[in-house]
Amino acid sequence: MQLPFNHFKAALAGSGTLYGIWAGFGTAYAAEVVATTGYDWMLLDGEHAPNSVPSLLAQLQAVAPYSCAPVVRASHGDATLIKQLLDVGVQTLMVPMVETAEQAATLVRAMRYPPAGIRGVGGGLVRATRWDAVPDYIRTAHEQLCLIVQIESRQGVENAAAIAAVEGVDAVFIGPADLSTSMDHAGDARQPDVQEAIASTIRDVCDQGKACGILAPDVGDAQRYAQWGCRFVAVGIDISLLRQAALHNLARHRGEGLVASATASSTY
Ligand SMILES: O=C(O)C(=O)C[C@H](O)[C@@H](O)CO
Repeated sequence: MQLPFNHFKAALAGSGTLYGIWAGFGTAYAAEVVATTGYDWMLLDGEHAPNSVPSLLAQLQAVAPYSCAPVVRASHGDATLIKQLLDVGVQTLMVPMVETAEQAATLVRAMRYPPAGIRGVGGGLVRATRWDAVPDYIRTAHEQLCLIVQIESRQGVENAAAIAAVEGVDAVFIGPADLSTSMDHAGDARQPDVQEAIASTIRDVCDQGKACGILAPDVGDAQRYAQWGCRFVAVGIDISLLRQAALHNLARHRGEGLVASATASSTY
């Protein structure tokens, strides 16, 4: 069989906004529900959601029949963890808190086999090769792998151009909650200096010919970031959407207005 084609990686080179949704339940069943709703991509969160390599594998299998492209966020940039995630079939990998070009280059090497990198060979043992059904996997795997590094600190913003310029970095994703917190604004990304940091990062990434993405559940924020050049925008978080829908439903049946604090969040 053919190496699975990475539609998300290919779409990054196109035009228009790719709308994504954050999947935080950590179960295959919830991920499959989300995958049926028409978003272009979904983020399976291994950093803040209760996930493990086996739970991410189950979610990849559950969403495989649908057109919603899975992006898996690792908890951190450890080479052994990256090897395990690639082996279970992750093709688009996001790594949080990348602050230097050197860190980004190390991540690229973790995703490539020698001599270009340090990835170990899983061969017929792993789903990535479809248990050896994919011919020449070792030589061709990198063509369908996509690396997204997250910029979400002052240092990352300062080094955005150098990080995006690294060969093998396909895209940069801005984390507004962590970035604003690192700038002493505790999750409030609308502060003017955070907005300037976001704008400059998008500019620097686009100038390197790489795609930029961001999390922006608010419609106005999402539209502004898309106008500034973001190609892929996560516009919702499944857990928050469920909670908001539950609150609205209860208030509707009780004939009450929503209490502002019931839906407010310091981040999203
Ligand atoms: O810093 C951010 O924003 C992100 O990286 C996304 C958050 O981790 C996400 O969990 C929403 O709060």
